[in-house]
Amino acid sequence: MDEFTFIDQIKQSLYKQPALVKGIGDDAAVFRQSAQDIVTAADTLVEDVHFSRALMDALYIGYRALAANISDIAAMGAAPAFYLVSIVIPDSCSDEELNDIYKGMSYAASDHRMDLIGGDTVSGNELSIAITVIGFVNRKQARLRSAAEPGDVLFVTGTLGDAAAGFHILNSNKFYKDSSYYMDRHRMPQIRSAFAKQLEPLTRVALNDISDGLANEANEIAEASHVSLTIYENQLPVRDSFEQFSEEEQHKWKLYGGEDFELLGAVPESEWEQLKSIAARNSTPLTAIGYANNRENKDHHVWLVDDSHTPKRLMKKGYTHRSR
Ligand SMILES: Nc1ncnc2c1ncn2[C@@H]1O[C@H](COP(=O)(O)OP(=O)(O)OP(=O)(O)O)[C@@H](O)[C@H]1O
Ligand SMILES: Cc1ncc(C[n+]2csc(CCOP(=O)(O)O)c2C)c(N)n1
Ligand SMILES: [Mg+2]
Ligand SMILES: [Mg+2]
Ligand SMILES: [Mg+2]
Repeated sequence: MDEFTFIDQIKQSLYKQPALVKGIGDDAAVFRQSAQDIVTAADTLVEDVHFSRALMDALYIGYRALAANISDIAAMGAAPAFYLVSIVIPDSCSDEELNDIYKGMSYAASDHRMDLIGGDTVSGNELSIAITVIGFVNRKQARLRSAAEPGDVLFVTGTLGDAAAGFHILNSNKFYKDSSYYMDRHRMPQIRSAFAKQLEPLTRVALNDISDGLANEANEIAEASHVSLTIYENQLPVRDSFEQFSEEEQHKWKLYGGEDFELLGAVPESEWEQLKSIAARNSTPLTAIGYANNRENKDHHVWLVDDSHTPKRLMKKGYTHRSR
């Protein structure tokens, strides 16, 4: 299939977003927005770094690629609206696989009412999917990592370590309980977009999505907000069947696994009850895992309290590119 036939094929016949003026089909897309702030992010997924075609069908690859991007928009408290996809296609990728990647993305897009408004198609040696996402948030309401303050309650949505467990299961031929749940958490992450958008009434919330693991993301909040954080290891939410994995695996996956795309945040203690009711309305599991320390603690570190009750530093460690 040539480039032009392909573009015609992936082009939406109907667009959902009222802000769109021109979608696919010209030199660039146009949208108009005057009332809200525009939020944009980009993430690239590369074969054998972020996914393996041997382990995962093309539909999942597409779904996951867009989901990872939507997660950054959710982590800003914004509503996703548009996406652009630049894809590098190797000869080994069939037309059917390519269509399935786009189909997977369109499933994630319909879950979040998003329109595909552009991109680029290039032949190359390695399958690589670079996505740009655009969303909207009420003026000055973007939820920054730098918003945490001493005394805040630290929370996470959902359960931790599931995606890493799923990736482990996909790579193994052993029997595991609940395996399709874990594999789906890796292949089709469900983004907490509706929940994030409904945090609008809160006066202040620091948010970060967990793409690189709790340890990394918590350190990012600590550094950006100039606070130190305390996390209780025994309060970290995990799936019941998570106990089937070794202690070492559990520890590693829930703290450093990443790709759960859950939200980590900090809110004033006075707004914790309100946050709980927003989560309940959205059927979003919510757990308090610690707090932002008082100002006397002048470092900007993250402290992990385990059963020995002695805080140990939780280092900014996880999946980091170029340092392996
Ligand atoms: N190559 C780059 N050029 C310009 N800005 C970049 C580049 N890589 C990252 N950034 C910027 O650095 C900041 C942090 O990006 P980072 O990719 O670490 O966050 P993230 O997308 O939330 O995490 P992850 O990629 O693990 O999902 C963002 O503002 C991002 O736009
Ligand atoms: C084939 C394969 N190998 C390893 C992993 C694990 N992995 C890749 S990137 C990443 C963190 C986020 O990256 P980024 O910072 O680019 O968003 C993790 C945990 C995977 N998913 N697939
Ligand atoms: Mg990124
Ligand atoms: Mg992020
Ligand atoms: Mg990201």
